[in-house]
Amino acid sequence: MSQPTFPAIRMRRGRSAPWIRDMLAEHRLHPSDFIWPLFICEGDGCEEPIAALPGVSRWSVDRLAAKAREARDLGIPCIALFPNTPASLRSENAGEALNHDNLICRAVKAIKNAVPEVGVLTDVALDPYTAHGHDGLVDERGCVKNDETSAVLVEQALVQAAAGADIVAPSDMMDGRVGAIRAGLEREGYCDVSIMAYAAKYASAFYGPFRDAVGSRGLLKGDKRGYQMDPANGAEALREVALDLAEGADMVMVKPGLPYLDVLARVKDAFGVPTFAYQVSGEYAMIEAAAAAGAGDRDALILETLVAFKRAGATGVLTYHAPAAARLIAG
Ligand SMILES: NCC(=O)CCC(=O)O
Ligand SMILES: [Mg+2]
Repeated sequence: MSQPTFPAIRMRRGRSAPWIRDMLAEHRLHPSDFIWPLFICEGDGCEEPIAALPGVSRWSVDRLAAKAREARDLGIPCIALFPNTPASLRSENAGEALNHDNLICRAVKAIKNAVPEVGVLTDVALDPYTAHGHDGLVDERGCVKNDETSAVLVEQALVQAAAGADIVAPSDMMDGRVGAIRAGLEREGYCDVSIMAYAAKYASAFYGPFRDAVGSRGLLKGDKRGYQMDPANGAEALREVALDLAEGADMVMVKPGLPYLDVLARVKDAFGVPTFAYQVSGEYAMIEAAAAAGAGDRDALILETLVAFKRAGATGVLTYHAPAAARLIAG
């Protein structure tokens, strides 16, 4: 069958006025698309601006409830918590990760107490607690031990679930940890706690500002290429996702975001499960730097990058721009 073509078809008709552009839009951003990552610090009444992430701060536990209320009022359904553990509490074996009274547990309790209707996602990985900055326990050669780490991650997830976390999100990239965590949660009666698996997490150069934010940049010995994915690989991400789903992940994530939209689209097409993207700290910093340099309009850059995730198939996006984007959407 011959396709109708010009002049019967003029694509520009659909772009000719705001109302028709609106009407024909295939994707639309909504505040419920966002998960807002928040950094936590020790102290009382503290806000610590993070130089590498202009506009983002660490907040002490007593000030977090206000941030959760802000999320709720903006229509953001869920916040993700990342602790900056004091250096004195970081160790080889990351024991502080299992302390029921550690920074993240106190933060979860404070938020669930004050604003129970906002979802709380906690990060399961050892890098905020290790003296060497790796996501797991290391052997004498500095290599992260898979099965030993996984056993600790199960305990860490249980500690977070006991504090009231709604979603535990293993970001460590150990093999088999999703199944182990799911089994632990079931065994201990946390059958309603969800798992969002950082299924395809790449060894990326875009995480720099995050490591400043959680205080692990100066600590990291070597790099994370022995467990995080090679940026050259796409098909491998599908295997990673298949494994995490088979082990019981409720939702999966691709990380970083924009440089991996192809991976996101392939994952969503192949599995059709709730699929999240993490627009990481380096991406946030790039947008802010571009706007500060006059290279682009900040608001437009924020909204264009976020709708690109939706177009690629994302169910939602973890983004430090969540409150700014929610405000822009609200107009
Ligand atoms: N596990 C969470 C992260 O590693 C975030 C990285 C970033 O925002 O750069
Ligand atoms: Mg995996």
